[in-house]
Amino acid sequence: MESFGARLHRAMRERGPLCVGIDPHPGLLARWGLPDDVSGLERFSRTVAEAIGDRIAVVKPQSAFFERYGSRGVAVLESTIRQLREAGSLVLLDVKRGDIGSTVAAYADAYLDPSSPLYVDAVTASPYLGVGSLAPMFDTAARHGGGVFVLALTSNPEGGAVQRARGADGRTVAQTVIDEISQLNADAEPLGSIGLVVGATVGDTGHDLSRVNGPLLAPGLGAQGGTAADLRTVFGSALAAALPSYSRQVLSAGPDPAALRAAAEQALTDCRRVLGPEKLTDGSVTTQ
Ligand SMILES: O=c1ccn([C@@H]2O[C@H](COP(=O)(O)O)[C@@H](O)[C@H]2O)c(=O)[nH]1
Repeated sequence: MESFGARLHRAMRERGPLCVGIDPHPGLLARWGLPDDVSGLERFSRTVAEAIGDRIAVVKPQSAFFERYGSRGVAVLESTIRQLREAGSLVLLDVKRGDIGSTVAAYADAYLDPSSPLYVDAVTASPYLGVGSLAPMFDTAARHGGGVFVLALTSNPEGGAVQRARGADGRTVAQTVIDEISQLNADAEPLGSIGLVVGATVGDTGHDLSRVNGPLLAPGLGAQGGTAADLRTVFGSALAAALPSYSRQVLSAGPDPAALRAAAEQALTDCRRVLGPEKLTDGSVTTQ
């Protein structure tokens, strides 16, 4: 099966380098005139999927906002995932899983095995039980053409205390994660399937992202204060691998589907201005 890295590379070329999150916050439901219950969740998610699923490279449902309604919320997540995949976008489930390896294997079955009702193209994962503990996820992803985005430098201000702490060899925790993932992607072409999460808000941290050879998901744009211009500072020479991600900034344009599409297109235009048309690692030029 074609690797996630190859599928993502193509999607970014065809649809542009953008990820839009589906985060049905209670405040957004209210703003859209929807109730804070499963029917509101369903309307919200279906509206976003119908508006942008056929044009955005990656759509990222935030699992927490579905889980807060229990099993019926998870059922809405399942149908949203199906709808997005049918519309042609890659689905990245933001679920930040991590545990001892034998349990990570079960998470891998839940999200990265095509026979699961929650099967998605890629998930986010937490490396704080050790990058090696995520090996079952990497293996399942490789078997089925899936991807994993591992937290490295998160967009929230609290993240630095853990992620920038230094180990005995002088490297930060984040750099250790970056280096281990770089090894996993070493020979992948055109792009590795194991990505990293590096927030658009972190500034110039001095971390070396030059050998990752995988996608760099950049949340924190818009509602958290990050701007497209910040991507240049954060990613430096690794800018070509950035996958900018917006949730609330785009979602707050709803519920009108045309307004949602316009907000997503504006976000893409802003990012392209910084990333440039020659965004892709093989030197090919984006078409949109
Ligand atoms: O470092 C991280 C990792 C994940 N996120 C998630 O992305 C979205 C951001 O939403 P906005 O509305 O664009 O702020 C949300 O689901 C977070 O859980 C992140 O923000 N930072």
